[in-house]
Amino acid sequence: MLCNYATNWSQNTAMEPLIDIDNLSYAIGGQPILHDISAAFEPGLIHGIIGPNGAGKSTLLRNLCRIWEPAGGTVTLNGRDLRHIRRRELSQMITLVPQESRVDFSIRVFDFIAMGRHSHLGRFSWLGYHDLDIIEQAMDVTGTLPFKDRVINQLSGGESQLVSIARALVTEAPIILLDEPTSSLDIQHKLQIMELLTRLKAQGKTILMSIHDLDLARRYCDTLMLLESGRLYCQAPTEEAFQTAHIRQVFHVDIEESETPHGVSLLFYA
Ligand SMILES: Nc1ncnc2c1ncn2[C@@H]1O[C@H](COP(=O)(O)OP(=O)(O)OP(=O)(O)O)[C@@H](O)[C@H]1O
Repeated sequence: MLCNYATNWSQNTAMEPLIDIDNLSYAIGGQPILHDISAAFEPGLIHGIIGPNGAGKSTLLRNLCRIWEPAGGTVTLNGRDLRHIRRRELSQMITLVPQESRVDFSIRVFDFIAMGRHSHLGRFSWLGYHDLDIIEQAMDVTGTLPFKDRVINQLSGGESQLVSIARALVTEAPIILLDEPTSSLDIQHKLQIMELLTRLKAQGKTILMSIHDLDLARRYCDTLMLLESGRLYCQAPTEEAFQTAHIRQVFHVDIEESETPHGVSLLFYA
């Protein structure tokens, strides 16, 4: 079932979509995973993608940066068909922080993050002062400076997640896709990353992220896309999308909201 604003809410807003998905479908080994998804993402906002395990959130993100090629439909970035953008240019436009951020090979954290500058370097050129500045800033805002000389496959899951985010930042891509960026993080780091994403939004970045934590999604995302079994259930501004009926339909749980005497809103699930 599709809720009302699934296809037309963004057409009623002032901004032009930066990412436009038209009838996107994707299959693995003949098995359909995404079904005719149409959606639009406006620039300079945080867009959350929520849905149960297996709903297709990671698959959608991989289709948006051409790690996987759609079986049908089109994705456009600023009106340009994704298939017609060269890989090198695409990697300067859009970057993905994957869900599994552990790395199997042994490489120094600094060198791994520096690999994010690759698309900005000439074939035989090495990092210049400007690149080093960007890398240092990315490590600073993600809190990864203290382990820059450690070997990456010896980091904890949460530390690796922060390193992956730093690597995405050094690409300077205006569109950042994140696949459950807070899943391995403790509560302090979760909040730090969400605040960092909010600052990046203020600098003009467009952020799309899949997220399981509905409380964080509601607090930090400007729009929410609800996926259910590979289909779009709803895409709308967060306060419209985050309704009891929609959450019940997609997650099969009831939510209740309560406010503490200090004005903090809490969610309860039943
Ligand atoms: N490489 C693969 N081969 C076969 N099926 C796959 C593969 N990758 C994903 N799938 C299937 O595609 C569907 C969507 O998976 P996807 O990882 O996109 O879901 P998700 O919403 O991100 O899930 P989660 O919240 O658990 O991370 C699932 O049914 C999954 O089993």
